[in-house]
Amino acid sequence: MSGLGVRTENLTVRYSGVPAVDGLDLRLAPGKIHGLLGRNGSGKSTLAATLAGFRQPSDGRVLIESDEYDGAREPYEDAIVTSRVCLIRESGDLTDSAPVKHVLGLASSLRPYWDQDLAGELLDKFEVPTRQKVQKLSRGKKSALGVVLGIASRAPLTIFDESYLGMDVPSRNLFYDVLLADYAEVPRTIVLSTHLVSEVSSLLEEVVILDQGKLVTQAPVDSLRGRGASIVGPAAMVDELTAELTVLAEQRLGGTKSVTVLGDLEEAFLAKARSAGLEIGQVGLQELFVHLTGATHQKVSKR
Ligand SMILES: Nc1ncnc2c1ncn2[C@@H]1O[C@H](COP(=O)(O)OP(=O)(O)OP(=O)(O)O)[C@@H](O)[C@H]1O
Repeated sequence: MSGLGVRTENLTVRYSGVPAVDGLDLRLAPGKIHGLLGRNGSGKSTLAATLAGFRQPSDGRVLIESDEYDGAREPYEDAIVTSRVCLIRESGDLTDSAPVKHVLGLASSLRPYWDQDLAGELLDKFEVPTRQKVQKLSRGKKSALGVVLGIASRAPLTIFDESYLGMDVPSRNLFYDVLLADYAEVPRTIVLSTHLVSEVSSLLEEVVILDQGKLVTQAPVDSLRGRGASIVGPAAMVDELTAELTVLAEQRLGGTKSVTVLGDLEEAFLAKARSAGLEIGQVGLQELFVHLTGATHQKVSKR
């Protein structure tokens, strides 16, 4: 199993006529970890629910591709596809009055690739009490239960829709570690929907960035990082060399300045900067995300 591929064609989802997802043409390659990034209200949850077949497109379509069923199928009301797609949402979608172990039993009966031993191991790691009713779990433990269900389902397409936000930082770090370890063992298509870009950036291979329901960009993380650079060195020299560039952010400490710039930097520029003793580094995904989704329009300057 290497995971399901996803394609959307002009995908549009409206609520009372207002588009939450607006004409998306996407392609998620199978077997990779994709980040679905966007600010609050950008349409991430709506897209995630539509990819998982929980919601019907208003226009356009979603196609889930697999060698297993030889072609592409639309997920909405398709039991074959939906048994292979696991969506974990922060709301949990769990039966509150049932004990945790009952929820696990249900998952094992619905999920064709379910791994019971893995589920037990992960519940121990996240310290989720299995005899307790779901409604009595703390928010963090409920999130952890969702994460355990998502990983142990080993679904060929697994989507975590901000499902780990209720967890504290050590638990979220544990989630990233166990997800990566299990993905290395059983590669599949994973989508992490989040606005905690800096936390997940090291996990991601590809990112989709949404803004107001529209696609801002879809690209491999490395190529996105190549769209900018950080430049550090003596302030006067940094100012001189970056005068014509779009500056996303800058910081000054004494005579040293660090700026983050956008755009492909030419070899001649890089050579000049290095010979002037400036340090050139990669730009953080978080900074690019903030810029691409327009959150810092005031901060961006073209000097
Ligand atoms: N059930 C609904 N009924 C009406 N409007 C909705 C519904 N669900 C979402 N919306 C609207 O659709 C838009 C996209 O919302 P969505 O929840 O998909 O975004 P999101 O990126 O997941 O946001 P967040 O990060 O805040 O969870 C928002 O304007 C939201 O108000």
